[in-house]
Amino acid sequence: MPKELRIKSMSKKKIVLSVRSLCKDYRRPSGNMFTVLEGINLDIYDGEFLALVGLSGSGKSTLLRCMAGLLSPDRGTVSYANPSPENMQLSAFVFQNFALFPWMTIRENIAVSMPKLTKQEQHVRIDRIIQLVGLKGFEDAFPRELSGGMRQRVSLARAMVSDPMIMFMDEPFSALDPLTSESLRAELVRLWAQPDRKIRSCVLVTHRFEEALQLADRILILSSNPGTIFRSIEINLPRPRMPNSIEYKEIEEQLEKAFGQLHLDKVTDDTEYETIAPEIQPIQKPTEIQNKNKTTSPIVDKNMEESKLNKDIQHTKTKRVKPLINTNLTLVEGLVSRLSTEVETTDLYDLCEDMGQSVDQVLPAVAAAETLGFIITPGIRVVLTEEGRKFASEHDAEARGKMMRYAILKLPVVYSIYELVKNSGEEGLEADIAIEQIVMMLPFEDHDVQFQTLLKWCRYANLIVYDSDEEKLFIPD
Ligand SMILES: Nc1ncnc2c1ncn2[C@@H]1O[C@H](COP(=O)(O)OP(=O)(O)OP(=O)(O)O)[C@@H](O)[C@H]1O
Repeated sequence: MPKELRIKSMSKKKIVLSVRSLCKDYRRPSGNMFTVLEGINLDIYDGEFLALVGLSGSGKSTLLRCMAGLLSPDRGTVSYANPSPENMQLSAFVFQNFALFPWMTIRENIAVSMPKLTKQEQHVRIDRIIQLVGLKGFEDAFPRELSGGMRQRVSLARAMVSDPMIMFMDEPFSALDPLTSESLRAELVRLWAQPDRKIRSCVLVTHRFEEALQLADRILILSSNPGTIFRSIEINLPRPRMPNSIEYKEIEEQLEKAFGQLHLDKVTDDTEYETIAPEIQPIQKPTEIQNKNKTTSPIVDKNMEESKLNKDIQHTKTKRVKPLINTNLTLVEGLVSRLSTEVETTDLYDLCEDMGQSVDQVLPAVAAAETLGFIITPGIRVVLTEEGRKFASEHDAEARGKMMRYAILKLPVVYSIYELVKNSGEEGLEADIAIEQIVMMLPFEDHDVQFQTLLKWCRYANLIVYDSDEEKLFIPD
């Protein structure tokens, strides 16, 4: 919904928290600063349940912590409305890992949030909240004596008992098994619907769509690098919500579409990544390599279209470095084969339907196929490139393997590490050096995920092998 309409429809509601032009910077392990959140403007309304979703690393938790006052923004402001009644606590926070004090009983853990009340007042409130979250009989137990679900109930009780104006929750159910998480979510829906509820508003960070769809009045989607508000979706459905209803499905589709766009933008938007491709050396002739190194590379053989690879890699120097997408290459192969059977171009949603999988499952394979140059994604269409078509129609396993190796080696981050491994000869390349190279080339990415994906892809293509005992990378025999 356009921003103006949203403001109009909510304009009669009281604002309890305003965020204006909020920016937050962090320092990377490489020492460079980067902006994680930029120009965030948002209002939270009285009585509203807001969900924040976005790709991993988009800055959801950082924004939540800035709003809750646990972190200070580097620029911009977070302001709370005057509480009413005056002595109302402004906020409370529910953490993903429960964050209970192990040496305190459940009663003592909950009492921590009400330091200003007398023991008698604390007792009354604790009894009420313990009853409400279904922990009666466990008042004097210690956290270690409770299951994960029960510990999170204590954590919820501790946040709710002080009747804060706003409750912030950071992935509160993600450490629980699916069944417990679902039942606790249903419990929260029930608690939220209580007519005498004191907590005015709630902000939830989640990466699970159904959590946002079940709980929120409004979902804000954050884009990444830097995190900005990408889209706002309102949900005017009564609770509990019926996942099979047409209205629910429509909103779910809006959310999936927005998320799909976000994923595709992340892969196709070159402006997101810094140009830091290293000086890439021209690939050497096989004879030179054999003379210099005892190790022979599986990729540099006389069948390789050496000059083409050289040209392609040189070409990438002018482009921005893209991250590797953490997915299995068998899925990418399956996707490309599937697309080659399409007579006309297909869009992402038809593709998911065809494959009987959700957007969440298919997107990483789409993003990886695009990174490898097998497809392009104009808008939400998924179209095979010439390379992709050739790959799909190649039935000889060896030739297909060679094409996959070629596509992977064309990626600057893989190529530069491959060169380092090759030059390290029989000694092998220390994992730390490869990770340093990743941090330098992809400072915005989680370097561990990038390293693991690089190993997975290179093993698949028989480009590099990893000895986990020695923590070294080698060119396979
Ligand atoms: N204290 C910190 N110092 C440096 N970088 C940080 C710090 N905290 C978070 N980051 C980085 O900032 C980015 C945003 O982190 P944040 O945890 O806010 O994202 P998120 O959207 O909540 O991610 P996820 O869904 O994976 O939990 C990530 O790249 C993260 O590595």
